Amino acid sequence: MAEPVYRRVVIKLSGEYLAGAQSFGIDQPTLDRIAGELISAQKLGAEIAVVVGGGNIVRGVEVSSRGVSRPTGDTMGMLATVMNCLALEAAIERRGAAARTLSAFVMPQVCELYTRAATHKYLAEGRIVLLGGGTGNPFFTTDTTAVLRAAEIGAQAVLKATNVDGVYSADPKKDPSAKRFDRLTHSEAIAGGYKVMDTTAFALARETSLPIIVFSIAEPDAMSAILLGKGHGTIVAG
Ligand SMILES: Nc1ncnc2c1ncn2[C@@H]1O[C@H](COP(=O)(O)OP(=O)(O)OP(=O)(O)O)[C@@H](O)[C@H]1O
Ligand SMILES: O=c1ccn([C@@H]2O[C@H](COP(=O)(O)O)[C@@H](O)[C@H]2O)c(=O)[nH]1
Repeated sequence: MAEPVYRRVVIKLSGEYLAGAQSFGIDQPTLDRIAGELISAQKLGAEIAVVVGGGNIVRGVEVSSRGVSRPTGDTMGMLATVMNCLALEAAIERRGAAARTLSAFVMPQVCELYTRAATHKYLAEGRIVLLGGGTGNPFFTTDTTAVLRAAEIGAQAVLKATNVDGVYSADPKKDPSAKRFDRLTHSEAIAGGYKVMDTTAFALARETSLPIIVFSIAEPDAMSAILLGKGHGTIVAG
């Protein structure tokens, strides 16, 4: 059987994508498909931790423009990511695989607190580990969380599963003439100001020498393809 290129990865899953054709919430068929693809990717022999975004429920900046303070809005956003993790955990377990949600916040009635030790333990047990609550701090994003957690747990890459098939010279949803990059350095991604990920995430990845692969989750079995080194995505690496 083909071997995965990366033994341990953090997958950053777009929250917005989980809404499917809706503008809010979780589209069950989309969630179920992603659960199945995560299980298939894990079966290739990779250890998989997932950081789930919250854009399908709450983004701090949007809430704070309506009168809530930014730190409170961001906390709401981080809690939204925990909800997404719980939904994904249930979808994975319904398919007979094992998953475990860990949160950056203490919430013992809901799930265990994120620690590196707990993450190592559950990955070694063959579970898909879902990392909720972002970094636990306002003013950050789940993209930065994905890079941070990847560096903490010794993952070899961050796979950003999103609704575009790579990094472009401009937002391809707004500019149809935008050009797609096959490969960029972290410094080029920062200098270009490409908004597919925030600068903090790219900068931390550069600092920790972590490759980031941006790919479309809409392509069937894209995660497995990327893990096997065959996928269609933009590689951001030093
Ligand atoms: N230069 C660019 N190249 C590619 N995509 C870009 C670029 N600039 C902006 N984008 C946009 O970045 C978005 C990334 O989407 P994604 O949902 O992953 O973002 P997010 O805000 O990190 O996720 P979440 O929904 O979890 O909050 C895409 O929708 C894409 O249209
Ligand atoms: O470390 C973090 C991570 C996230 N947030 C807040 O959560 C929402 C949802 O995350 P996305 O990355 O946009 O999917 C985000 O808008 C922030 O408000 C945070 O504060 N800290």
